[in-house]
Amino acid sequence: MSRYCDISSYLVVGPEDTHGRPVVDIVRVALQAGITMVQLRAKHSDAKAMIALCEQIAQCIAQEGKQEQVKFVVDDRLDVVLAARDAGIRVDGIHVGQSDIPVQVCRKLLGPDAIVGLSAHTVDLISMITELEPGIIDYVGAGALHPTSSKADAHLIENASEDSHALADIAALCHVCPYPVVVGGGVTVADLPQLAQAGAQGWFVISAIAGADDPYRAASELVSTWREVTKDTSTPDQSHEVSVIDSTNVVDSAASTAKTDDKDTYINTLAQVAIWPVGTGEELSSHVAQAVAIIHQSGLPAHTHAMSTDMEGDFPNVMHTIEQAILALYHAGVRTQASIQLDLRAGVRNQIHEKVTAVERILQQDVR
Ligand SMILES: Cc1ncc(COP(=O)(O)OP(=O)(O)O)c(N)n1
Ligand SMILES: Cc1nc(C(=O)O)sc1CCOP(=O)(O)O
Ligand SMILES: [Mg+2]
Repeated sequence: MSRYCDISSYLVVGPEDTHGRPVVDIVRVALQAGITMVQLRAKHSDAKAMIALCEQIAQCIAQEGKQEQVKFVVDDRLDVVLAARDAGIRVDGIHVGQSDIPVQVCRKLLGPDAIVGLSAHTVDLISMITELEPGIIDYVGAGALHPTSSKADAHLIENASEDSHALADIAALCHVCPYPVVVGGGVTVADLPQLAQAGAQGWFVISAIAGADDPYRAASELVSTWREVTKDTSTPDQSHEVSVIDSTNVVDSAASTAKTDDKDTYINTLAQVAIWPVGTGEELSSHVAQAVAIIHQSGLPAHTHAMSTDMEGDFPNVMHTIEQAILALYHAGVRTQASIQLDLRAGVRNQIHEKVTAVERILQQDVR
């Protein structure tokens, strides 16, 4: 089982959020719509009821054939996670806040393969998180972006009284945070383009899906919008300046040569990257997959081969993505090694395809 979790489209749900509909029905349609992570957050349920809900949700994820892609965690309740696991129910981990059970205890009791998420809503808290020993947490949940009725004690992100300030704070938070950040709190489809630009790795919602009249449709719209806004948006660079890669430049080199507006700043970089763990045994693929997933989520064109992954884009975006991919493994608590080869070349694009095509053309001529 890989420790990697896809936090890009994250449903948080409990019995109090569904307007009387069974939690598992909401989870099922959300999975069918493409959500990538599920959290059971049942503030008013007792342990026994929560364990029963865990069983239904875990079964539903398996029935939908998503056990390998979609991680399932429980909010707050380490006792419930432990009891559910003891009963053979697949719960992948826990999400806790700053005043909940310490993340070190969660990691210790749940083991190295579990997912542990931690909440933070200010840059100060992120600085604290940066001090955490590597391998304790997997992601950071940040909020609230907007006022929300789903969490009585939600703190707005600093400066969140004005949307533009809140987004600047999220960008700062994502910038300093060594872990992927998922943002929630009153999030709707309208927020997704700015969240992607701010560098969030994903969104989490309760009411936008669990409270919707048509949860399948609501989840589909959120999932497809996020895919759309992250498809053409490069991974933000370290300063979080907005930097958009036009998808026509990626697939059509003839068209891209005509594009001159970014010619002074764009540095085409083709990278060959291999990232691997040391001292984890003979089978490396589940660890390697954690790093490769980050590269593929970046939105940059990338191809994975048996020994390495090729990728291409503007220099800062390529380097930022490589850094995040390496840190994904390092923060999972393993010694990490990497080999990186770079080709920075002015005046070209789409070398990831063009270099291969050029060789293939010559080979075909030789055959004739
Ligand atoms: C993904 C995600 N992010 C943040 C939270 C909030 O957790 P917490 O601060 O512990 O608050 P409660 O949810 O327990 O009220 C979350 N649950 N999930
Ligand atoms: C569970 C949770 N945590 C938050 C935080 O700010 O950490 S906001 C929140 C509630 C999110 O629900 P909705 O999408 O209905 O606003
Ligand atoms: Mg909590």
